[in-house]
Amino acid sequence: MKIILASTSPRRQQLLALADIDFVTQAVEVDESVLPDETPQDYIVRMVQAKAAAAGQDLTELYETGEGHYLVITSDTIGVLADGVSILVKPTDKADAFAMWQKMSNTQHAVWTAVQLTVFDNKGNSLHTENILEKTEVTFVELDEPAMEAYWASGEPADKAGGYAIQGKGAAWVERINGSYSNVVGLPLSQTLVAIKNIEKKVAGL
Ligand SMILES: Cc1cn([C@H]2C[C@H](O)[C@@H](COP(=O)(O)OP(=O)(O)OP(=O)(O)O)O2)c(=O)[nH]c1=O
Repeated sequence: MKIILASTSPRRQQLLALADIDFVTQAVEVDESVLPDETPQDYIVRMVQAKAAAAGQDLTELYETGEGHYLVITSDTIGVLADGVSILVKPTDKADAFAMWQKMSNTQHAVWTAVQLTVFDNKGNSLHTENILEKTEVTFVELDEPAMEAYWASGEPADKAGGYAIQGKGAAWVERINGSYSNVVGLPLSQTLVAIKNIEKKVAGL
Protein backbone atom coordinates (compact mmCIF):
# COMPACT_ATOMS: atom_id res chain seq x y z
CA MET A 1 0.00 0.00 0.00
CA LYS A 2 1.48 3.31 -1.07
CA ILE A 3 1.51 5.90 1.72
CA ILE A 4 0.95 9.54 0.81
CA LEU A 5 1.56 12.31 3.32
CA ALA A 6 -0.71 15.06 2.01
CA SER A 7 1.21 17.92 3.59
CA THR A 8 3.69 20.59 2.67
CA SER A 9 4.95 20.81 6.25
CA PRO A 10 8.63 19.80 6.32
CA ARG A 11 8.21 19.03 10.05
CA ARG A 12 5.58 16.36 9.36
CA GLN A 13 7.75 14.89 6.59
CA GLN A 14 10.76 14.72 8.94
CA LEU A 15 8.75 13.06 11.72
CA LEU A 16 7.34 10.35 9.47
CA ALA A 17 10.75 9.77 7.89
CA LEU A 18 12.24 9.28 11.38
CA ALA A 19 10.00 6.24 11.74
CA ASP A 20 11.43 4.74 8.52
CA ILE A 21 8.03 4.90 6.84
CA ASP A 22 8.20 4.72 3.07
CA PHE A 23 5.99 7.55 1.77
CA VAL A 24 5.62 10.24 -0.85
CA THR A 25 4.33 13.75 -0.23
CA GLN A 26 1.60 15.64 -2.00
CA ALA A 27 0.56 19.26 -1.49
CA VAL A 28 -3.10 19.97 -0.75
CA GLU A 29 -4.83 23.34 -0.73
CA VAL A 30 -7.96 23.93 1.32
CA ASP A 31 -9.78 27.00 2.60
CA GLU A 32 -8.55 27.26 6.20
CA SER A 33 -11.14 29.79 7.45
CA VAL A 34 -12.73 29.01 10.81
CA LEU A 35 -16.54 28.92 10.69
CA PRO A 36 -18.56 31.04 13.15
CA ASP A 37 -19.22 29.15 16.42
CA GLU A 38 -17.01 26.25 15.34
CA THR A 39 -15.13 24.63 18.24
CA PRO A 40 -11.35 24.25 17.88
CA GLN A 41 -11.68 20.47 17.73
CA ASP A 42 -14.49 20.56 15.13
CA TYR A 43 -12.37 22.95 13.08
CA ILE A 44 -9.27 20.74 12.85
CA VAL A 45 -11.34 17.60 12.24
CA ARG A 46 -13.08 19.42 9.37
CA MET A 47 -9.66 20.53 8.05
CA VAL A 48 -8.19 17.01 7.93
CA GLN A 49 -11.36 15.74 6.22
CA ALA A 50 -11.16 18.55 3.65
CA LYS A 51 -7.44 17.91 3.06
CA ALA A 52 -8.15 14.18 2.59
CA ALA A 53 -10.99 14.88 0.14
CA ALA A 54 -8.72 17.22 -1.87
CA ALA A 55 -5.93 14.64 -1.90
CA GLY A 56 -8.38 11.92 -2.99
CA GLN A 57 -9.41 13.97 -6.01
CA ASP A 58 -5.78 14.43 -7.00
CA LEU A 59 -5.17 10.72 -6.63
CA THR A 60 -7.47 9.93 -9.52
CA GLU A 61 -5.19 11.94 -11.82
CA LEU A 62 -1.88 10.94 -10.29
CA TYR A 63 -2.39 7.25 -9.77
CA GLU A 64 -5.12 6.15 -12.15
CA THR A 65 -2.77 3.74 -13.86
CA GLY A 66 -1.70 2.22 -10.54
CA GLU A 67 -3.16 -0.70 -8.69
CA GLY A 68 -4.14 -1.41 -5.13
CA HIS A 69 -4.78 0.94 -2.25
CA TYR A 70 -3.38 4.30 -1.17
CA LEU A 71 -3.17 5.52 2.38
CA VAL A 72 -3.44 9.30 2.58
CA ILE A 73 -2.37 10.99 5.83
CA THR A 74 -3.62 14.52 6.53
CA SER A 75 -2.95 16.58 9.61
CA ASP A 76 -3.86 19.97 11.06
CA THR A 77 -2.42 21.75 14.09
CA ILE A 78 -3.69 24.72 16.09
CA GLY A 79 -3.09 26.36 19.43
CA VAL A 80 -6.00 26.97 21.82
CA LEU A 81 -5.86 29.51 24.63
CA ALA A 82 -6.74 28.56 28.21
CA ASP A 83 -10.34 29.73 27.63
CA GLY A 84 -10.71 26.59 25.50
CA VAL A 85 -12.26 28.41 22.56
CA SER A 86 -9.77 30.96 21.17
CA ILE A 87 -7.94 29.41 18.22
CA LEU A 88 -4.33 30.29 17.41
CA VAL A 89 -3.46 29.69 13.77
CA LYS A 90 -0.49 30.98 11.77
CA PRO A 91 0.05 34.71 12.40
CA THR A 92 -1.08 36.89 9.52
CA ASP A 93 1.54 39.57 10.31
CA LYS A 94 3.79 40.87 13.10
CA ALA A 95 0.96 42.63 14.95
CA ASP A 96 -1.09 39.44 14.90
CA ALA A 97 1.87 37.44 16.26
CA PHE A 98 2.48 39.95 19.04
CA ALA A 99 -1.22 39.91 20.01
CA MET A 100 -1.12 36.09 20.25
CA TRP A 101 2.13 36.01 22.20
CA GLN A 102 0.83 38.56 24.72
CA LYS A 103 -2.03 36.17 25.47
CA MET A 104 0.33 33.17 25.65
CA SER A 105 2.93 34.87 27.88
CA ASN A 106 3.42 33.38 31.34
CA THR A 107 0.50 30.98 30.99
CA GLN A 108 -0.65 27.71 29.50
CA HIS A 109 -2.20 27.02 26.12
CA ALA A 110 -2.99 23.76 24.37
CA VAL A 111 -1.77 22.49 21.03
CA TRP A 112 -4.26 20.24 19.26
CA THR A 113 -3.49 18.17 16.19
CA ALA A 114 -6.04 16.18 14.20
CA VAL A 115 -4.82 13.44 11.89
CA GLN A 116 -6.91 11.55 9.39
CA LEU A 117 -5.71 8.36 7.73
CA THR A 118 -7.83 7.61 4.67
CA VAL A 119 -7.59 4.52 2.49
CA PHE A 120 -8.42 5.18 -1.15
CA ASP A 121 -8.67 2.77 -4.03
CA ASN A 122 -7.00 3.76 -7.28
CA LYS A 123 -10.17 5.51 -8.45
CA GLY A 124 -10.17 7.90 -5.52
CA ASN A 125 -12.98 6.15 -3.63
CA SER A 126 -12.54 6.40 0.14
CA LEU A 127 -12.73 2.89 1.65
CA HIS A 128 -11.79 3.42 5.30
CA THR A 129 -10.76 6.22 7.66
CA GLU A 130 -9.13 6.43 11.09
CA ASN A 131 -8.89 9.65 13.09
CA ILE A 132 -6.60 10.91 15.83
CA LEU A 133 -7.25 13.96 17.97
CA GLU A 134 -4.37 14.77 20.29
CA LYS A 135 -3.85 17.52 22.86
CA THR A 136 -0.61 18.73 24.41
CA GLU A 137 -0.51 21.40 27.12
CA VAL A 138 2.28 23.94 26.73
CA THR A 139 3.35 26.47 29.35
CA PHE A 140 5.19 29.59 28.21
CA VAL A 141 7.60 31.72 30.22
CA GLU A 142 6.91 35.43 30.52
CA LEU A 143 7.65 37.14 27.20
CA ASP A 144 8.96 40.68 26.86
CA GLU A 145 8.96 43.06 23.89
CA PRO A 146 12.67 42.59 22.90
CA ALA A 147 12.26 38.80 22.90
CA MET A 148 9.17 39.07 20.70
CA GLU A 149 10.92 41.53 18.34
CA ALA A 150 13.94 39.24 17.99
CA TYR A 151 11.82 36.14 17.47
CA TRP A 152 9.67 37.78 14.78
CA ALA A 153 12.83 38.98 13.01
CA SER A 154 14.14 35.38 12.90
CA GLY A 155 11.37 34.49 10.42
CA GLU A 156 10.58 31.27 12.29
CA PRO A 157 7.10 32.16 13.61
CA ALA A 158 5.40 33.06 10.32
CA ASP A 159 4.25 29.60 9.15
CA LYS A 160 3.63 28.03 12.56
CA ALA A 161 0.35 27.70 14.44
CA GLY A 162 0.52 29.96 17.50
CA GLY A 163 3.51 31.70 15.95
CA TYR A 164 6.25 29.51 17.42
CA ALA A 165 8.23 26.34 16.79
CA ILE A 166 9.00 24.16 19.80
CA GLN A 167 11.57 22.37 17.62
CA GLY A 168 13.35 25.67 16.90
CA LYS A 169 14.16 28.94 18.65
CA GLY A 170 10.66 28.82 20.14
CA ALA A 171 11.93 26.15 22.54
CA ALA A 172 13.35 29.01 24.63
CA TRP A 173 9.80 30.10 25.43
CA VAL A 174 8.55 26.67 26.50
CA GLU A 175 8.78 26.12 30.25
CA ARG A 176 7.13 22.69 30.11
CA ILE A 177 4.78 20.50 28.16
CA ASN A 178 2.30 17.86 29.21
CA GLY A 179 1.61 15.40 26.41
CA SER A 180 3.14 14.39 23.10
CA TYR A 181 6.06 16.48 21.83
CA SER A 182 5.64 15.44 18.19
CA ASN A 183 1.99 16.48 18.45
CA VAL A 184 3.16 20.07 19.00
CA VAL A 185 5.45 19.84 15.96
CA GLY A 186 2.44 18.83 13.84
CA LEU A 187 2.13 15.03 13.80
CA PRO A 188 1.59 12.87 16.91
CA LEU A 189 4.06 10.24 15.79
CA SER A 190 3.48 7.20 18.01
CA GLN A 191 -0.32 7.48 17.62
CA THR A 192 0.04 7.85 13.83
CA LEU A 193 2.26 4.77 13.62
CA VAL A 194 -0.26 2.68 15.58
CA ALA A 195 -3.02 3.83 13.19
CA ILE A 196 -0.86 2.97 10.14
CA LYS A 197 -0.33 -0.56 11.53
CA ASN A 198 -4.10 -0.98 12.17
CA ILE A 199 -4.86 0.13 8.64
CA GLU A 200 -2.26 -2.16 7.10
CA LYS A 201 -3.93 -5.09 8.88
CA LYS A 202 -7.41 -4.00 7.71
CA VAL A 203 -6.32 -3.47 4.12
CA ALA A 204 -4.74 -6.92 4.04
CA GLY A 205 -8.28 -8.23 4.67
CA LEU A 206 -10.03 -6.04 2.07
C1 LIG B 1 3.03 24.93 17.68
C2 LIG B 1 3.89 24.50 16.52
C3 LIG B 1 3.39 24.44 15.22
N1 LIG B 1 4.19 24.04 14.19
C4 LIG B 1 3.67 23.95 12.81
C5 LIG B 1 3.10 22.58 12.44
C6 LIG B 1 2.31 22.88 11.19
O1 LIG B 1 3.17 22.76 10.06
C7 LIG B 1 1.91 24.34 11.36
C8 LIG B 1 0.42 24.47 11.50
O2 LIG B 1 -0.15 24.58 10.24
P1 LIG B 1 -1.08 23.48 9.55
O3 LIG B 1 -2.16 24.22 8.82
O4 LIG B 1 -1.48 22.42 10.53
O5 LIG B 1 -0.13 22.76 8.50
P2 LIG B 1 0.72 23.38 7.30
O6 LIG B 1 -0.05 24.43 6.57
O7 LIG B 1 2.09 23.74 7.80
O8 LIG B 1 0.93 22.10 6.37
P3 LIG B 1 -0.19 21.24 5.54
O9 LIG B 1 -1.54 21.89 5.70
O10 LIG B 1 0.30 21.25 4.12
O11 LIG B 1 -0.13 19.86 6.16
O12 LIG B 1 2.58 24.81 12.55
C9 LIG B 1 5.52 23.73 14.40
O13 LIG B 1 6.24 23.37 13.46
N2 LIG B 1 6.02 23.78 15.67
C10 LIG B 1 5.28 24.17 16.74
O14 LIG B 1 5.81 24.21 17.87
